[in-house]
Amino acid sequence: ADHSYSRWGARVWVREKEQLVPATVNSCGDGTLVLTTDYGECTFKQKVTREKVYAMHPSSIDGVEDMSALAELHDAAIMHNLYQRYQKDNIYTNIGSILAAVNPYKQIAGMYDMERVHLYSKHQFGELPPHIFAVANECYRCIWKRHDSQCVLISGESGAGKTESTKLLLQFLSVMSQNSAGTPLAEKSTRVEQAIVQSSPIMEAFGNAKTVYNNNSSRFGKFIQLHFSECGNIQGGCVIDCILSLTALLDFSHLPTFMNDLCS
Ligand SMILES: Nc1ncnc2c1ncn2[C@@H]1O[C@H](COP(=O)(O)OP(=O)(O)OP(=O)(O)O)[C@@H](O)[C@H]1O
Repeated sequence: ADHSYSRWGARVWVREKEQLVPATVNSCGDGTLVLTTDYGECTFKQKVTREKVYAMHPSSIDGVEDMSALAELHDAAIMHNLYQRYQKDNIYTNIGSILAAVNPYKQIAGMYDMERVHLYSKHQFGELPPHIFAVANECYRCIWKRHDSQCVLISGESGAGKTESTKLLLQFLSVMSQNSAGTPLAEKSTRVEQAIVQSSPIMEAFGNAKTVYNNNSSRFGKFIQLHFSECGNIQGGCVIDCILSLTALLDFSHLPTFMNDLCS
C-alpha cells in the first residue's frame, strides 16, 4: 500500500464531492489524517482510504513547464499546475505545441520588453520558458522551415487575453520583420510594421466595448493576415472582421448607438 502521505507536510489529493482538491497533511494516526486543503484552507479529519486520499506526484508538487510532463492528468492537476505557476507570475505554460496563458490582470515587469523579444528570437521553441514570443518565433521560423503559411489560433473566454496576445504576436513579428535582411535600410524605421501595430487601437475604437466580463471586449472576431517576403520582412497584410455568434450579438446593448445601428 502507498503510505507515502502518512507524514506531516506530505502533499496529497483529497476527493471531495467528486472533485480532487490539493491538500497538506497536518497530522496522522489511527488510520485518519488531519488535512488542510489549499483552497479555502479548511482543516478536517479524513479516514484514509485509497479512494479518498492519495499522495501527490512530484510533478504536481513542483509544477511543470509543459503539462504533457504531468504524471497526473486530471482536471485538478491541470488547474493546480496553472495556479502554482500563476502565483509565481509564470502565466504561460506549454501543452506540447499549445500555449496556455493565464491573464495576470497586471503588468509583469520585463515580461514583454525588447530584451525579451531578442532573447526569444534567438532560441528554438522549448529551449526557454513558455512565452507568447516563443510561439511567435516558432511561427516566423516555420514559414521557411516548412515552406508554408503558418497560422496561430487564439481562443478563450471573454477577458482571457486574446486581444492582448494578438497584439504581442504582431509586436514580435514586426520587430523580426524590421530586423530581417529584406528590409531596405531606408525603411528600417518602418511604415508597414508600424501601420500593423497601430491598427489595433483603431480597430478597438470601432469594435470594442465594455461588458461585464471585460472593459475592452472585442465585439467582433478578427482574421489577421500578414504577408512576408522571402527575405523575412512584412510586405503587407489585411484584417478581416467576422461577426461573433448569436450570444455575442445579443450582447450588443453594450455598444455605442452608432454601432448598434451598424449591426442592425
Ligand atoms: N498578458 C497580459 N498582461 C497583462 N494584462 C493583460 C494580459 N492579457 C490581458 N490583460 C488584461 O486583461 C484585459 C482583457 O484582455 P483582452 O481584451 O485581451 O481579452 P479578450 O480575450 O480579447 O476578451 P474579449 O473576448 O472580451 O474581447 C486587457 O484589457 C488587459 O487589461
